[in-house]
Amino acid sequence: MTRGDVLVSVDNLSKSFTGAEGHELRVLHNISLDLRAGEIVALLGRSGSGKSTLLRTIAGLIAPTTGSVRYRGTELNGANPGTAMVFQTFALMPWLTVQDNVELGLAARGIPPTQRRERALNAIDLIGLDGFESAYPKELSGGMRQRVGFARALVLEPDLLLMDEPFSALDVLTAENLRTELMALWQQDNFPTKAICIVTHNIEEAVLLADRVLVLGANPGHIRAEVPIDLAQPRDRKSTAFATLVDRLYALLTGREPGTAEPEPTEATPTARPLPAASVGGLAGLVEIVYAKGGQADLPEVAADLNFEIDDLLPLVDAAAMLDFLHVAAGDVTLTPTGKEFTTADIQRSKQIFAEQARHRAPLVRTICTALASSAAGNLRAGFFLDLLRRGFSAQDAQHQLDTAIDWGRYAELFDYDTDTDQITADPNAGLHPAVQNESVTASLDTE
Ligand SMILES: Nc1ncnc2c1ncn2[C@@H]1O[C@H](COP(=O)(O)OP(=O)(O)OP(=O)(O)O)[C@@H](O)[C@H]1O
Repeated sequence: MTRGDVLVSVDNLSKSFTGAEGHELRVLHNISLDLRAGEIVALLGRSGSGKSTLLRTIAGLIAPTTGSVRYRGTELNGANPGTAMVFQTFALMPWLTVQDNVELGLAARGIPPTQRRERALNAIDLIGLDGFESAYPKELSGGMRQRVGFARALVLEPDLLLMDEPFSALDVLTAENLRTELMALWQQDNFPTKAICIVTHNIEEAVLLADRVLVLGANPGHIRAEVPIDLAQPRDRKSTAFATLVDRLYALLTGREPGTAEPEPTEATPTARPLPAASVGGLAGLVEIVYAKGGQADLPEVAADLNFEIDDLLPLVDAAAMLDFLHVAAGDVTLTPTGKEFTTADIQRSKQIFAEQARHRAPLVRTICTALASSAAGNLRAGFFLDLLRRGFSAQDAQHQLDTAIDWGRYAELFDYDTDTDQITADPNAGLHPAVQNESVTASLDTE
């Protein structure tokens, strides 16, 4: 096998899961890609775009609903024999030493003990764990644990190393150090794998490591774009070429997809336009920063100023765009007149503006307001909305959606939520329901 030969090919792959309410959740749609010897490919996408699911289908841990995954031309029917995985959370066996953790996969493949030992020691040495062979995971720092994660995968000498956000549970310096070491090893002749596929939501990480970045879009996950990263290793984060690629990927992640008819927030359903995972404080902070910068800002620059990863800003940007406080184009954000009024007004007026925008432009907030308005007493059980949301989201995502809507609704003084009674109640001042006065409402309604 030589450089450029196809190791794994994914052909027209789609994947659906059965949601909490028995409904079909479409997670991946019509994915086709090849992974070739000699390359590092990053799968870059926002949370929920199906990156991990795609990686797991490549590993053969999950079967596609339709389409296929081939390894060296043979369609998978179970685990992919040419891959090994490094996990975000290390996934080590706490009761086994470093040496035994690294040997585990070899034992499962029936390799005799002497060979196991020798291969494990080589992998431990390669990844800088020498001297820690008899340590237990709990004795190790996060970075050292992830080294065990790498050694455990590399010892199998897989054609293709799969990595699912391997650095995202580590602190910034440890992550940077481990990335640099990995890249140095990758360039050595004795690196035991032929290709790497890494899942990340971190744009800079993708530009640092990959030869090619596949940008995934969501709902359901699909490949939006492929961006070659034609920079020599080691790469310089401060170079203009690096910044240009970060900007381009950023624009791809935030921009509208050409040819897709994403519904306007004013018309969309809560499942077609999910609420971004942004708190009111976070999105208001971002709007304020853009205002302070004269009403226009380059987001990678804002992220750098704040010492944030750009990706941390994405949900805030999405939320501010959904509420029409900011416009986003090609990685730049511009303050809208509404956004300006929101950020400069006094607190009461700010809340009113937020309420007005959320009520019309945040689909789930709008749905809750409409449902409360048509309820008998201006209150409904939160479980009612959760049931509805579970038709389009997993149980966990449905809960996150509702939590965000409650955060926004509370701030806007549109509705409130009482944990003890599990009731969402129209705010007496919001004018949503005539029955809700400035006194507590006790009646409840079973709408189901
Ligand atoms: N086994 C499962 N059953 C039901 N839904 C699932 C299952 N696995 C994943 N999902 C859903 O599929 C969607 C995509 O999940 P996935 O973890 O692949 O995305 P991701 O892009 O890797 O996101 P993140 O960066 O948050 O891990 C999510 O909405 C998730 O809840």
